Amino acid sequence: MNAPTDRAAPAHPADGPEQEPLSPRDYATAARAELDPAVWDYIAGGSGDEVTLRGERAAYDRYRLRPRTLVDVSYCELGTTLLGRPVALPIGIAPMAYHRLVDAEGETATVRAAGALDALTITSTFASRTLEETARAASGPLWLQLYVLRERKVTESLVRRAEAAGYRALVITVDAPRMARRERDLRNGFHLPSHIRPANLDDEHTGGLHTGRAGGSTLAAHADRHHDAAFTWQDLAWLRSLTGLPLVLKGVLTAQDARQAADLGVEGLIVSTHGGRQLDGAIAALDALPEVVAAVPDACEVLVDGGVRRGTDVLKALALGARAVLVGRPVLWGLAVGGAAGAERVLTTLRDELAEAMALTGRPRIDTIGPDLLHRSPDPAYPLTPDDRDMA
Ligand SMILES: Cc1cc2nc3c(=O)[nH]c(=O)nc-3n(C[C@H](O)[C@H](O)[C@H](O)COP(=O)(O)O)c2cc1C
Ligand SMILES: CC(C)CC(=O)C(=O)O
Repeated sequence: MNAPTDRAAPAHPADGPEQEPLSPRDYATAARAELDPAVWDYIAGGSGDEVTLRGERAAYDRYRLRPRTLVDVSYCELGTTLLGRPVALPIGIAPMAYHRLVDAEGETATVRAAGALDALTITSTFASRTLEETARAASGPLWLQLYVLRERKVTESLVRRAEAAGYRALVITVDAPRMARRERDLRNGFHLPSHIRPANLDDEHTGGLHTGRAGGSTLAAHADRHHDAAFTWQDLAWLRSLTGLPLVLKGVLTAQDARQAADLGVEGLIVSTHGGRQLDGAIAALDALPEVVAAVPDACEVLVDGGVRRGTDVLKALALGARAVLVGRPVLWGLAVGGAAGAERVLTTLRDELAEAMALTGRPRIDTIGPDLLHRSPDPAYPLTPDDRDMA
């Protein structure tokens, strides 16, 4: 037996910055220490009382796993396809605005991180790098998220640029006809620093984002000016006729909307509450997932996002019928702490945890993961820690 050494037990990562973060939550702790508190709040926060924000995590914790044993799990295959294209893992990056708030390089660093794992990236309309710059830095699959703006010619031009730059799908966000009240941002008078702008839009559409005032968020004011709150299913048909790229709707939470989308030929859905940032009180995305999956034909692929922080969360979402999950905030935490390498470490951790969870539940391939894996516990979700308030 080895003699005990006099080395101290490793400190909890939260105890000192010198400790390498292990989990996405460790990255949250380290990112929080690095970031301007108003930027932290913009990223971490939700709308209203943040009921849905907390609910996203609680939904995962209510499910427990029913492992099978004595299965050959010496190799677990994580690969799958998304819209017909192979990806190495069922974990992608959710669209998020302004990555340069946390890293000087921004979206091009994020997409390099995803490329290292051959994972999907969805880049935001409100990216702080142009969609062309991001495409040039990408080696994995890339989709563009679109906010439909009042001026249709701006949307049309973004569609054409996405086609020319090699994007493989358009993700239309449908849960934000206006931006919900996010009280952290209102209190902080949140605004963009002068060196960051929505790089995909011209000057005519970027005014007013940089001068803050207490009690207001310039992002919310900007969204009110430019998001088209009159966009409807009829207009979606217009978008459908505009491009041959596959369309994916993000922010669908009901079977009715899912069916209507599939009837219009939409190829994919992202079940999402926008990470608890839009309708407060909305059902958790994980809880809406089964009804959405049941409502659409297999050809319409269903993804889910919100609150995915562990490999076992990915497993639970796949067991409820998701083709893949998207991860938002953890990627920004990794980016804030270590740039592209930090974001890559966060994704790698989630991938490795998923492989471990598949091995320990006796599910060596994605197609062996089904609802029999889950037990919905009658217990309440575990008590939330203060960090869980920020979905860390
Ligand atoms: C800082 C931030 C910015 C976001 N910006 C966008 C956006 O531009 N477009 C969009 O469709 N969703 C946006 N979202 C929502 C994410 O795509 C995603 O739905 C959510 O973050 C997933 O939850 P998670 O952060 O718990 O993983 C944003 C989320 C955050 C945290
Ligand atoms: C600029 C915002 C509209 C981006 C967004 O969707 C968000 O902050 O949740």
